[in-house]
Amino acid sequence: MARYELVKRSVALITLTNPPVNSLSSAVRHGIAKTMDRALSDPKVTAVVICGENGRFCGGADIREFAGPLRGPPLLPLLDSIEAGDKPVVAAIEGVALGGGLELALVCHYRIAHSKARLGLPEVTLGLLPAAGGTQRLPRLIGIPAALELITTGRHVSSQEALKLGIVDQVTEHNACEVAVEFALRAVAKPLSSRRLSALTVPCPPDLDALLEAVTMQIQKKARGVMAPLACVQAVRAAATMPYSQGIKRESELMATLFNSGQARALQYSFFAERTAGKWTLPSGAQWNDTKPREIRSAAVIGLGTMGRGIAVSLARVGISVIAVESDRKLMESGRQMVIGMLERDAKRRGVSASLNLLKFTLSLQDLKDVDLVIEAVFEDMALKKRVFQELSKVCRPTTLLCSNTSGLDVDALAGVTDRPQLVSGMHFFSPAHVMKLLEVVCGPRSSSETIATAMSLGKRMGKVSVAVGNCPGFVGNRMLKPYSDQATFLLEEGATPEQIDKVLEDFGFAMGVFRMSDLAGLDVGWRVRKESGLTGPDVDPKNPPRRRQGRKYCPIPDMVCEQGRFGQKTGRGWYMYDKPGGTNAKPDPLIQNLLETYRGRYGIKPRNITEQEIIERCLFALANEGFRILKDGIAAQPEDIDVIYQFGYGFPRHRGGPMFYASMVGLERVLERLEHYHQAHPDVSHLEPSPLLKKLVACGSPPIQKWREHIKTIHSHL
Ligand SMILES: CCC/C=C/C(=O)SCCNC(=O)CCNC(=O)[C@H](O)C(C)(C)COP(=O)([O-])OP(=O)([O-])OC[C@H]1O[C@@H](n2cnc3c(N)ncnc32)[C@H](O)[C@@H]1OP(=O)([O-])[O-]
Repeated sequence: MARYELVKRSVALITLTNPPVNSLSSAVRHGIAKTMDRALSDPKVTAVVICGENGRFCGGADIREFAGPLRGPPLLPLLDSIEAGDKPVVAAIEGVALGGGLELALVCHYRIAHSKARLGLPEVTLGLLPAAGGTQRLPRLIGIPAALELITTGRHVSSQEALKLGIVDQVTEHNACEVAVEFALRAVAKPLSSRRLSALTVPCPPDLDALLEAVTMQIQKKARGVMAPLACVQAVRAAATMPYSQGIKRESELMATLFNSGQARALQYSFFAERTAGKWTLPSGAQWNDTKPREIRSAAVIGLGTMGRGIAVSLARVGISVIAVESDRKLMESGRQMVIGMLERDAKRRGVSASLNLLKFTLSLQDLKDVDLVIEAVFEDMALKKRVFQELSKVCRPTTLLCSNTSGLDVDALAGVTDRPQLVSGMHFFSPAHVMKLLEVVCGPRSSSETIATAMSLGKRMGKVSVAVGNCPGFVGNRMLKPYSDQATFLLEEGATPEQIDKVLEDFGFAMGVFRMSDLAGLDVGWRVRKESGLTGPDVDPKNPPRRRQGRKYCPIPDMVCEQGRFGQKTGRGWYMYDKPGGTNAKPDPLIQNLLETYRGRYGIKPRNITEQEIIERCLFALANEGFRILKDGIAAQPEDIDVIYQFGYGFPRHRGGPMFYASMVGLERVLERLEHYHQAHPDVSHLEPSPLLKKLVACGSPPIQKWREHIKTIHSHL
């Protein structure tokens, strides 16, 4: 796992060989220990270079090993011994030096980086801290403020920035290994004492306490309830205030508290879930690694509303030429201005030039005959979408892929009106589409594997986390949202307020509570859908019992809010009030309080005190319960897909892992017991009835989440 060669007669070249990222598994650590011993004891060797195979220095500790007992030599003493050695050691950094990989580079006496390399200490994103001396050595090398920023955010830096910060000694365009060998030969005669970072004193800023306090406050605001960044601040404080030997002890103590925490488990699960989610399989057996996606050079976007504009920007900024279609000249012109403005601002932020020449705007679908792929983003109206797909089927060449950005309509019904159902899929973006990272790729029963591969790979190219999902109303994300938001509105009836529910959910870690999120998204969209499905509005039979629709319990409060013209932030009023239309500063509104009181009075509901626990359990267990149904129905292939969708599309806190991981952490038995309890109290709320899969998993002894797939056995997968 570490190869040893003698080059230039006196340089020991140690190459880490653990593809794909040369992580520091026990075998690699063992290999480093063995080869370093050999280099230090061989009198012919005057210097050492450490590099990684396949142009990747090292991606850090092997995260998969964290789940088991420690095997092989521990990293910290191994690294200390490299630094203490009496022969110069040079790190040749190509690709990445991350986490333990950068800590390995920091104990080398010199660091040479290739110009395309990236460096960083991302442990914080895994719920940990750089506990192989990183929190103590980096501040000694680059000072407290810069080290604090890198360690608490986990940000990767380019080799150019690393040079400016002083992390590396040289950046090269050439083979970093060869440059490092030459460098090592020149370093032989030089003293090493000033190159041992642990022996340096920390350049301490005079306002240390104020700095640490400011960073702590920033973290508490941005990453509420997350432990690791705060532990990182404490470890850096130790570097500033203690000698190395004590600082390193503090680092270990802090790591011990993090290592076995639920947050670390959730964040590490999330790391792998994100990677697993891209690996789709269809019922035909076709899968991600055996289906070649088509290359997309040109695309069209139909509709320049909020979604269409964001999609056009996402495509153009990765070099795809885009034809944007509107039905009306005025809308097209305002869309054009907005798309150009968004692209220019985006390019300025990234320090590149805006790719405006890739954009074309038109009023005619006829202009789309030569594009490779179309994304329809018109109003959420099936009849309208069908007309668009029929028209596309006539004008586009027979090989053009036709995708819909529908957020929940039947993709197969759209495929059915075209001459190429196998080339139709859903590409459900999240608003604003140029910012939000999630893309649900909806597989219709007739979508070909090439169509899915192309949509998934296009999503990746646009920087999205793409997840393949089956075709059912609402797909995965919006289907699960319904029971979650229904529970929140039922809780309003029973005595809660929007701000109370939001606070509980935000304290749990959600970016926004359910009511603030609805105000941001716009309340009128759901209202229109409810009217169309006959749940509210003039078509509802007056003989219908109050608070019941279509045989189920129904809460009309959201409709009553909309009837008052309160559509959320855009109208300056919704579940909250805002300073002005478009304002973002949400304040509780006494009118909503009055509305709730009048409503409860009308139906004789005696408000009761609702606890934080009940809010969490009813909202989140109902959410996960629907997730179990989705797994059973074969709409999502694995729990990881659901969790990734909720993290990237709905603001579910990453340090809780996602609704399914959260359920597994709470304990499936407990989730089942609480759902049974709430369903007994509300027998007319079907979402609270425990799903058969949940019951089955509990009956099988609540296996860990990675094993759930073995119990799902979907007869007819929709994926
Ligand atoms: C005391 C200890 C203190 C030290 C702590 C640490 O170092 S904590 C660690 C700090 N380090 C980090 O946080 C870095 C984490 N890694 C990354 O950020 C990225 O993987 C990358 C930038 C290195 C490469 O990006 P890319 O888009 O080119 O590739 P990709 O992302 O698709 O990965 C390819 C495959 O490698 C797998 N895998 C990757 N890394 C690890 C690992 N460390 N371990 C195990 N496996 C790892 C990954 O799961 C995937 O497997 P699959 O699905 O094929 O079975």
